[in-house]
Amino acid sequence: MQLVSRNRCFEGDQAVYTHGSDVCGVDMTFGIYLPPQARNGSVPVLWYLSGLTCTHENAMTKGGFQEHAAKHGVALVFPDTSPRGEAVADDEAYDLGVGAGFYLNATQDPWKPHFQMYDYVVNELRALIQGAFPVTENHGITGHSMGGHGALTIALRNPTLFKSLSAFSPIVNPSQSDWGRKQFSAYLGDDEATWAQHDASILLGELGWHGDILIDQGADDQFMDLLRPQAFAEAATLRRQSAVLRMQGGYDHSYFFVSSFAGDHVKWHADRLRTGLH
Ligand SMILES: N[C@@H](CCC(=O)N[C@@H](CSC=O)C(=O)NCC(=O)O)C(=O)O
Repeated sequence: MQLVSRNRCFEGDQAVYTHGSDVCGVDMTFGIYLPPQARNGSVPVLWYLSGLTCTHENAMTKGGFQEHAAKHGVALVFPDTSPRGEAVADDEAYDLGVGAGFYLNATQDPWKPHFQMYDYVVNELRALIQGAFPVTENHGITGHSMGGHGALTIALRNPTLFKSLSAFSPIVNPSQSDWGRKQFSAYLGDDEATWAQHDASILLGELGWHGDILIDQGADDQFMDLLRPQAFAEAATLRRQSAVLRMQGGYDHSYFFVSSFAGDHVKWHADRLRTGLH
């Protein structure tokens, strides 16, 4: 693991590292924020998964999470959204290939050799973070848009690894959306039965979640039709799942929206990760 940069931020440290990923078969980059409390002991971790076109950097520089993480004594991890490099397959569209890994393990060529973002986040990077930094085993997860899809699907499938869950304007029903169908067909193939484990609304109906879930959604989101929050609301209702879906009037899909509610989400996770309540 190699340190790329480190900057003091709200009395903690925002660092960026690269490391060789066995799972993705290329070097991967991630950001990690350690709050000041981490100098005196281990702290809980909040994972933030980013959306289409993002790197590890977008949320790290525009999300405004660090001030809240410092206040609540929570570390932040910002993974990349896909493998990158000359060896990695890509598509000219912004929503397939590089920057659009969808947090799944591709089973189809040409994506399969490197697009293994589910295993990368759940297994490889989580183990690396756990072993290399002063963090407890209390991990929460959130994300934005494609990253919200990643946060929801990863947590629902791994309830013992992730103790708290939230999302910002997540893609919640990708198997019925143009932000999902094209990508699942490319990465997973045309057998739609294999898509269900990557659809948060289907997973919620099947598995439920052991705690409560916070979702913030901009009411003026230009991508609302692709996100399909109504599908998750319906699944939560049918499942009688404890969840808070807040339609935030006047907000769009941008990081102006994410940063406006970053503090609420960090507190949501800190309250659950510190007390063990969820
Ligand atoms: N280029 C596309 C949409 C790109 C976009 O809005 N990306 C979002 C995430 S969308 C879902 O995953 C984002 O976070 N962009 C990075 C940023 O810093 O804002 C288009 O313009 O239609």
